Amino acid sequence: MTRSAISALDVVHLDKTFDVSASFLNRLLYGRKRQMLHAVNDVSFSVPLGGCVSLVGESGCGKSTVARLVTGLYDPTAGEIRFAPGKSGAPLSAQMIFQDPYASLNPRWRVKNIIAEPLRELKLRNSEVEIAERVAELLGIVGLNIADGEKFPHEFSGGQRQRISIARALASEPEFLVCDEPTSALDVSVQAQILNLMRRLQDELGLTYLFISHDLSVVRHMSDRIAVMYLGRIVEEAETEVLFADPKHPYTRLLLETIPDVNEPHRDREVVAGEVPSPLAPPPGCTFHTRCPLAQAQCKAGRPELRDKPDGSRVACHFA
Ligand SMILES: Nc1ncnc2c1ncn2[C@@H]1O[C@H](COP(=O)(O)OP(=O)(O)OP(=O)(O)O)[C@@H](O)[C@H]1O
Repeated sequence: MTRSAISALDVVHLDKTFDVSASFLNRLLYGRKRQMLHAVNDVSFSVPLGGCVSLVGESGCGKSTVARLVTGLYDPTAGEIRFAPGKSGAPLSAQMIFQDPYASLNPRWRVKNIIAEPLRELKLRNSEVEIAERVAELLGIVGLNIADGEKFPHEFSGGQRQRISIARALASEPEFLVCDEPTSALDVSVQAQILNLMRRLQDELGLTYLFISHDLSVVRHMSDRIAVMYLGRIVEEAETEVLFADPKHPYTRLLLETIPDVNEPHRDREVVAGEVPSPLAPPPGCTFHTRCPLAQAQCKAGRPELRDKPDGSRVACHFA
């Protein structure tokens, strides 16, 4: 993994609110109020060029919304997303890899045409011969063969379909990939193969990754740094080794306790206690206090700021 002090991406005080109000008519007839959902709340982080930063948290914490903001699928409500210049001098552009490769691959197209589409759209190759050569090359890069190009997506397993999605993402020659739960629909053994492929591609092609997952064990071996999100905010961010060796936020500790133990795979691990509160009515103070084993009166009264720690981590907890 090439690590660099230069940022490929700086996300600064990013905010995204969604208007989830009832329709105008329902508001008029039934007096329903306007409701705004604060999905991403003052999120800042950087991704080093050639590195991998992961966003981790339970469903609904806002990690996919950050991914969609970074790839331009959503516009931010506030804050900035700054990409460094890429090899061409223009700002890096991000390509997204999704959780469900089947939903993101056109079922009626042969694989060779799915992978060729960005080459044609972006005019990256001049002739059909060059396009066919590049498609064959991309199939090889992700561990498929030329004959696979003649097949349709339904003829492949989930892991192979994710390889096709990766080949298509690579066709547009991105330098930055945003990977939203790319392995969570796959069996554990296949997950490892796809993660190994992604690490190899990162090294060979000098890619930079923003990785999204609900599972700390999935991102552990991919990430230089990990940011843990809870109800739209980063609650802890640290170098991967520091986060695993010395987790400081009680929420991070609870997430780590839910990782299956390889030595005792059949022992049930505790799930994080309690339900995530509704993001429409987040608790006052520290939004984690309703589930936190260490919560005191102070946690209900005031929200802890995300503070820098001497080991380079950032933590938002009154008692960290
Ligand atoms: N387009 C939208 N309109 C309204 N609310 C949305 C929209 N997209 C996301 N949300 C809400 O924003 C919050 C964060 O959602 P987001 O999908 O980013 O979380 P997540 O951590 O990625 O969860 P998951 O893993 O389930 O996708 C959730 O409460 C979700 O319901």
